[in-house]
Amino acid sequence: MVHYTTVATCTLNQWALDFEGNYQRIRESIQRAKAAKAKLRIGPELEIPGYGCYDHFLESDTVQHSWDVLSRLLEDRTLDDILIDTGMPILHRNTRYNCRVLFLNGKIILIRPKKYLANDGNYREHRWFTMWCQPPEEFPLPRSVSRVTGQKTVPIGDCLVDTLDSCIGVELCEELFTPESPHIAMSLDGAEIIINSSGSHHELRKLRRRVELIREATLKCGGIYLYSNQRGCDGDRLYYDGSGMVLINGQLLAQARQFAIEDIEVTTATVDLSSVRSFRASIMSRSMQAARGKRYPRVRVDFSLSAELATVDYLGAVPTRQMEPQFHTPEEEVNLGPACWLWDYLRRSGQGGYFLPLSGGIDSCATAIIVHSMCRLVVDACKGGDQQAIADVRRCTGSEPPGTPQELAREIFYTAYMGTENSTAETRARARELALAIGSYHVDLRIDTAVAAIVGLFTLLTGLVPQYEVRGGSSRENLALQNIQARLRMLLSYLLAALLPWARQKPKSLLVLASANVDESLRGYFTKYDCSSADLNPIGSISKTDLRKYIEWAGGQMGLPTRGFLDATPSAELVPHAPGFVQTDESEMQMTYAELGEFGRLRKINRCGPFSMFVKLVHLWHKELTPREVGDKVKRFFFYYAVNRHKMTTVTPAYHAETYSPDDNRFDLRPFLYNTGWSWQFRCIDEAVAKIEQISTEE
Ligand SMILES: Nc1ncnc2c1ncn2[C@@H]1O[C@H](COP(=O)(O)OP(=O)(O)OC[C@H]2O[C@@H]([n+]3cccc(C(=O)O)c3)[C@H](O)[C@@H]2O)[C@@H](O)[C@H]1O
Ligand SMILES: Nc1ncnc2c1ncn2[C@@H]1O[C@H](COP(=O)(O)OP(=O)(O)OP(=O)(O)O)[C@@H](O)[C@H]1O
Ligand SMILES: NC(=O)CC[C@H](N)C(=O)O
Repeated sequence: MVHYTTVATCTLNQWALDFEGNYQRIRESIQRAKAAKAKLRIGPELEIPGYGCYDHFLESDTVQHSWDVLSRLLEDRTLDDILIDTGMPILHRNTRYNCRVLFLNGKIILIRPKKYLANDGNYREHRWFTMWCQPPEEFPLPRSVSRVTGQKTVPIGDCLVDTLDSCIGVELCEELFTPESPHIAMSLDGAEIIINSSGSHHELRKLRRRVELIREATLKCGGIYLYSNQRGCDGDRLYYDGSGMVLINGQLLAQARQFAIEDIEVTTATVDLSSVRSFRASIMSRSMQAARGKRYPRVRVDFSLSAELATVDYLGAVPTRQMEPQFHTPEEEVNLGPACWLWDYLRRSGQGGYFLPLSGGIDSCATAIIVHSMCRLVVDACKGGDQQAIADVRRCTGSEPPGTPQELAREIFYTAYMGTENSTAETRARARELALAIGSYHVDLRIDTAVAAIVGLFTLLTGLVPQYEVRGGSSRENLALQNIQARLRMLLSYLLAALLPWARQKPKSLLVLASANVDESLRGYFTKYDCSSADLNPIGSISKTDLRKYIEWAGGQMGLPTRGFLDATPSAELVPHAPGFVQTDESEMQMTYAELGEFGRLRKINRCGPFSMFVKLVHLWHKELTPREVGDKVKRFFFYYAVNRHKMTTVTPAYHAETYSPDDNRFDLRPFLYNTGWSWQFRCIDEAVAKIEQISTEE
């Protein structure tokens, strides 16, 4: 026996508080699901207002406008004959919940509030929502909605939905990640289809975890699992990475793309409900648990997801075949995630393109390649007939979409090499060669006159002429002279971003890109308010090591000239060359990028303070370093980290890609006035070193 039904999971590029656009995308996705003959459609978490509204969730307007959008969907009879699941905030008895609303043929069937809220890392749902912990009750509808549906009240709570032929359970994003996930009890009580709507943002390698969790869930419990996620930048540092899925009994049937320019993607699969029954009933241990399991309250709807047996079109209905999950390599993720985020930001900001100070070093090289990747995606989308992308390009450039990424870059991507007397011909040539390969509008200028003017002003004021250390100056003079060059580049970047398009008679100005990476941010090895200060930074949560791997990959995959960048020793090129002296990042930082990567991971991911970091590294590095050397390195790291933490409070908003991100504004909340002596903590390290040394001399 077969009971085929087609189900649809929708991946939407929602934008926080864009009720008009969000409504249009939801409606269009339902229409497309219907056109694919789906009987059940799900969409992302809080898709009506957009997931990333943050404190706007506290405003009654957000709840009110969400009801308005829902009413428009409910009164639209072209959306009949498909069971629809959507998401919005709802105020019940003066308490706000993050809810799913299930409706069919203009009537609300169930409001299912989230039970376990996401509250770690970037998530702060507890700030705006309360977890649902009551048995189901009646929810009195606002009068404006009542007038549309003819219902006075609807059920609110944790219920299953019984159709005439199956049973649906709702699990809400974080609930899947918890040890006591609702899908277990729901499936033991006969929920054959579990629907999960998510607002889940991208982190490198995170998709594997989602797939594992869902596969494990349906492998153990049996059943159909429908997962939906938002996709795109909805107004913040996060990129929601789609990947809607349909699984049955541990097998993946369909998967939406993780990264794409497209605003709407509807992924459908035709599943056989009877294969869930047969799978479950064949596992006797499961059946025993099911027989004595929890009984859920149910709401019943007079609707079938599948055709009656007698009317099944055996040849017409084709069940979807199993497929392998599609995963990108981390390098591909770096290439695609920030690129899509940059495109959303650009088209939504209404600006004319991006400006990047291109130094000939690894970080700005990686940033430029990400913009190139964005151009590739946009050109491909336009060629594929994506009307939204075509309209966005027209709005951004004032002309028709060009045929190659380089042609598009010529319109929307500007790069500048800003050399001084301390720059080298090598970095200058590398910047020019890369710009040529990706097609950016590149300018090459010397800023020595501007540097001399600023120093001259200081001399006029004080009568003193500061000197570089290699020319006999103090370290304070040396630092100040470097910082003038770095900060001037920032000033000039904003000037060029505002006026270069004007000089080319282009209609709009540019957004300025920064390219500081995680390691230099953690160590504070950059000048506050230099080119690290900009409008956006696509690589701010990625480490130098990962960026090196990325540009190596990009060189091979996209044929870009990155070899020279990889072979060069990173240097700020801010001080004059002198016999026997070369300025290099690692010697100035007094630690290597590899060590910084280790410190960064231990500090954030392993939640280590100075002492526990020392204890971990004594073991990890015991082959290369003595305990005393490890202690010194850890102390040096924490000293510089603490001295420079204030720089993270003003750091440019960066794409969140990694769990070791030091972003002070949303993700890594820390003080920025530290006692940099860490006297108690460092004493513990010193005592431990002394103890270890004593033991080893005794042995
Ligand atoms: N707790 C605190 N809260 C708020 N502000 C604090 C502060 N402590 C110092 N400050 C202030 O911070 C400012 C000092 O910071 P800043 O002006 O950035 O200067 P600073 O950190 O002293 O120097 C810049 C650092 O970046 C390195 N650098 C320079 C240029 C390029 C590169 C590269 O990436 O290759 C690296 C350079 O070697 C040096 O280590 C001062 O105004 C100071 O008063
Ligand atoms: N000569 C230059 N021309 C243009 N921009 C520059 C130049 N030197 C530095 N910058 C800008 O300032 C930023 C910080 O400079 P810094 O010397 O610290 O480089 P970095 O952080 O090692 O990055 P990169 O690897 O891109 O050189 C660079 O990423 C770049 O955007
Ligand atoms: N919105 C949510 O509940 C998301 C939480 C979940 N841990 C995730 O990262 O995907």
